[in-house]
Amino acid sequence: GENRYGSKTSFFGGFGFGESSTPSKSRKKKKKGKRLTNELIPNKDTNDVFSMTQEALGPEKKVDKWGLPIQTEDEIIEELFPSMSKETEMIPVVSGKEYTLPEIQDCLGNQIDLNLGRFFDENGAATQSNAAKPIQLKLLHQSPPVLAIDNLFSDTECEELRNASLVGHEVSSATFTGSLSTRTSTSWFCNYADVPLLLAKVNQYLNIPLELMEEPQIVRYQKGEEFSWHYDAVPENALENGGQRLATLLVYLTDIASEDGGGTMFRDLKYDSEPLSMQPKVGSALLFFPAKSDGTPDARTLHRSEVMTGDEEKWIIQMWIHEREYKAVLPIGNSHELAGDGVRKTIVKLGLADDQ
Ligand SMILES: O=C(O)CCC(=O)C(=O)O
Ligand SMILES: [Fe+2]
Repeated sequence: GENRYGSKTSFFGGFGFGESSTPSKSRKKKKKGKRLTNELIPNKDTNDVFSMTQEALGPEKKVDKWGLPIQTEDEIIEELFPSMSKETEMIPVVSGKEYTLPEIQDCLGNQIDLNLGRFFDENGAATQSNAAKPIQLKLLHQSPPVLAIDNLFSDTECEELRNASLVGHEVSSATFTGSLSTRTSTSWFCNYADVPLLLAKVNQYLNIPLELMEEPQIVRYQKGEEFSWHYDAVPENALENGGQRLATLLVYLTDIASEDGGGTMFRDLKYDSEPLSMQPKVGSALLFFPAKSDGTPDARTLHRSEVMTGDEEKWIIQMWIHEREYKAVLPIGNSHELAGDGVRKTIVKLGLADDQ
C-alpha cells in the first residue's frame, strides 16, 4: 500500500554552514563557489569519514584571494559526508513484507543486544502493554538496521513527556552553530527523574540499563527549522564519557503530515526505492545504530531532520545509548541514581515488572 513513512526525494535541501546561517538564508543560497573555512575542519588526523584534514581538501583545489579553497556546496557535503562506495553493504527491506521477530533479530546481530524476545512475540507485537493501540515493531531497513516501534507511547504519555521540557535545561540552536551541520531547533536537556516513563519503557522493552542512557533531550522544530545532515556517532576526541553512542532512540511527540516536511531522513538508505524517511507520528519511536556494538561508527546512518514547511510544531524526545556508563552533563545535578525509584515504580505501574 501507501508508504506511510513518507519518503521524499529532495536531497541536500536547506543545507547551510557557519555561524550566521539561518534556514531562510540557507534556502536562498545558490550553488556557487563558497569558502570552506578552517573552523569547519575538525583538528584531527585520522583518516576515517568522521574526521577531516587539510589534505582532504586536495592540493589542486582552486583558492580564493586569501589562499583558502573555493568549493561548491555539493563538494563540501561530499567531503564532510563522503557518499558510500559501491561495495558498501546496503540492504533495504523487501517492499510490502512484514518481518517476523527472528528475521528482525537476524538484522541486529552487530548491534547492542536489545533482547527483543522478552516483550515481543513472533510477529513483533508487544506481549505486555497498557496501551490502547498495539505496540508493534517494524523493520524499515535491514542493513544497516533501522526499526520503528509504533505506539510505544500513548497520546497522553507523549503530552506528559513533552511537559518535561518545562523543567529541562534549554539550549537554543545558537549553541550548535560552528559545527559541521546546521541545527535551528530548540533543545531541552531533561533530568532523568522527570521522564520516568521514557526510561522505564526503554529499560524494559529494549533491555537498556539506565547507566548507559545519555540525558534525554526534547527537541522542538518550528516552521523553517531543521537539523541538516549529520552522524550521531561521537567524535573520537569525545569518547571519555560513556564511549560511543551505540543506539539512537527518537520518540515523536507530535504528528506531522508528510507534505509539511519534518521527516527523519537517511541519505543513503532506501525504502520502496526512495530515501528512507520516517514521518513524525505521535507515540512512535525510531531506533537506529550510529555505531556497531564494538563501537565502530556506521557512516551509513547519515541522517537529517528535514526542513519544516508547515505551521505545526514537531516535537521529539530522544535519547542516545552508550557503550559504557554515561555521566549526565546537564541539567546540573542530573543523575541516573535520582531517577531509580521513579523508574522502578513506573515499571510496576506499567505491568512490565518481572514479578507481576
Ligand atoms: O528530529 C529528527 O528527526 C532527528 C534528530 C536528530 O537526528 C538528532 O537530534 O540527532
Ligand atoms: Fe541525529
